[in-house]
Amino acid sequence: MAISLNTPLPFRFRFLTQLPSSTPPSSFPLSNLTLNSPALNHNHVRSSRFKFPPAAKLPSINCDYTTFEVRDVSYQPPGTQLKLLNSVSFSLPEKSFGLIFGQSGSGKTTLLQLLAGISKPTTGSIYSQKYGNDGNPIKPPEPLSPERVGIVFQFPERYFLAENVLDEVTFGWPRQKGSYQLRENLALGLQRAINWVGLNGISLDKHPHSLSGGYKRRLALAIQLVQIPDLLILDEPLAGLDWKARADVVKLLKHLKKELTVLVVSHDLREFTSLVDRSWKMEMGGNLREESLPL
Ligand SMILES: Nc1ncnc2c1ncn2[C@@H]1O[C@H](COP(=O)(O)OP(=O)(O)OP(=O)(O)O)[C@@H](O)[C@H]1O
Repeated sequence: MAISLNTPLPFRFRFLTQLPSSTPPSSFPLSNLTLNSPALNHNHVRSSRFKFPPAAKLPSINCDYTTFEVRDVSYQPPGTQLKLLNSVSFSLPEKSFGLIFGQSGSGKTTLLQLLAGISKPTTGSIYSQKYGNDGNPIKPPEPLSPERVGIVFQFPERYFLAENVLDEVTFGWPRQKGSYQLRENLALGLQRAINWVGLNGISLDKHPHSLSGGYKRRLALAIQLVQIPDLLILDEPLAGLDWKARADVVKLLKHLKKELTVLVVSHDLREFTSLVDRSWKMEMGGNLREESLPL
């Protein structure tokens, strides 16, 4: 049996979250979801790219603010004498857009990998710091947890594995039955992410590789947005796209910037000019310094 937009809403929602039949109706506009969808039947987590437990986080509405801080971070890959990052420090306030540019091979991707917890700094620290209205810290610094960082790699579509859009987004979800709260959060997070990136107009049954270049990037973003990340990082988000898709992705990031803290590595400086709040240049040898975009 296929679930479509015509399926009664309570059933569609119950299907995704396996709720008891007494659960009140809820809107969940999934299309073409099938009961045999492998993403919903496996009993194990197939991927680590969706990390748990989720902590549903809504954007703060008080006057306190948080910054993401990188302090004196150096990185030497294990077993080498090579220093790829050399005492890198910078600070990015929440809900702002940071851009790192610089020559190929200077260490930009390496830095993003440290922020996402894929590698560990050899020295230095990466943390978030909460401040009060008066600009003074109101809590001790907290290490930036990799679970709270969303990363979209360069050419993310190369890593798509599933047969349809829905399975691609839910690929790393837990397969065992979770609590009602967990499943509800995931379902609502999925709906929000799909809407945010503008994928709501397309069938979730479509093969990810049949999407246009721009829509593939939207899908890659949606995967990271099911749980709202504290920090969203993107490596060369415009690479390989035509002018129309590039403009669409920039527009989407402009929209996301209102809700999220975004850090981008890119060579495409012109397109991002209107979004950038802070920018840094990575020099060869892994030296980072704050610098305006050279336009
Ligand atoms: N594990 C590693 N061991 C040794 N060298 C590495 C390792 N990882 C990356 N490098 C080297 O470190 C340098 C920095 O790589 P990185 O990918 O971070 O640069 P980049 O600035 O992102 O480049 P691009 O703009 O081309 O993506 C490169 O010379 C790369 O070959």
